[in-house]
Amino acid sequence: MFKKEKAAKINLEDTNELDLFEYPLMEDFYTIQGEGSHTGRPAYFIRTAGCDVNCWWCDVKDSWDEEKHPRVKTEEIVKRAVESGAEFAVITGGEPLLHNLEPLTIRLKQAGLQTHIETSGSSPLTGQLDWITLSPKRFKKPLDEVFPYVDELKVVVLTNKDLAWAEENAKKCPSNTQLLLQPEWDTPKSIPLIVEYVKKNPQWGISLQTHKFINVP
Ligand SMILES: C[S@@+](CC[C@H](N)C(=O)[O-])C[C@H]1O[C@@H](n2cnc3c(N)ncnc32)[C@H](O)[C@@H]1O
Ligand SMILES: Nc1nc2[nH]cc(C(=O)O)c2c(=O)[nH]1
Ligand code: SF4
Ligand SMILES: [Mg+2]
Repeated sequence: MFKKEKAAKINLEDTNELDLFEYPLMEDFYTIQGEGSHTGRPAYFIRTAGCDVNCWWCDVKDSWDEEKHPRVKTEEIVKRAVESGAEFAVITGGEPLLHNLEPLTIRLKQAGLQTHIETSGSSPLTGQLDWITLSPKRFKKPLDEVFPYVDELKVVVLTNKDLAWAEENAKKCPSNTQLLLQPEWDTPKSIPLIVEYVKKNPQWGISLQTHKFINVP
């Protein structure tokens, strides 16, 4: 678990200050985790706005411009997550590490939810994170300081070049990291490539965007 408690300018002992801290929020919703090792488990998704990575195939480009989305207080987000009945929250985006995740993750954990993150790792880690999914992008590479904390490496694959990129990143992760290749949704020709690759390299598995098959958010 990653835990950082040296927040700039926020008094982490002051519950009121944490509750009033705001995030640009595109959406939040209770759904089923569709990707990665926790696929199939119900989870409360918190999608922050703002991303500076600009993957051309990104499936949530509306999240990129944080000015287009309202700022919402931590207490409001946590209240909705708790009311959902979820056991864990997935903080995603956009790129969630553009924001200081300490207030949100501290309050989620105090309310009894586990905290997961989906990140490109291209900005510094913050917050108290029980599960870190790193999806590295060549467009803005992960910071070296992120790798020691990665629980799951999930690389989006379009071509052979992405398999080489996946191996390059896997070398930097702890030995017990779950290694997953995820086909880019609109590139079905990547599927046979991935299938053959994991058969030859069984330390890797496949992650599918299963929520898109069952039509849940
Ligand atoms: C939208 S991103 C947000 C979190 C963070 N910015 C990141 O990239 O990890 C959530 C996950 O969706 C993956 N993803 C985005 N667009 C995709 C696509 N077209 N096909 C497959 N996976 C995609 C990302 O790689 C990431 O693992
Ligand atoms: N159901 C569902 N599972 C997901 N896993 C990662 C997602 C993301 O956009 O970060 C995602 C998402 O958008 N929906
Ligand atoms: S880093 Fe994530 S949110 Fe940003 S463009 Fe890439 S896939 Fe989309
Ligand atoms: Mg998604």
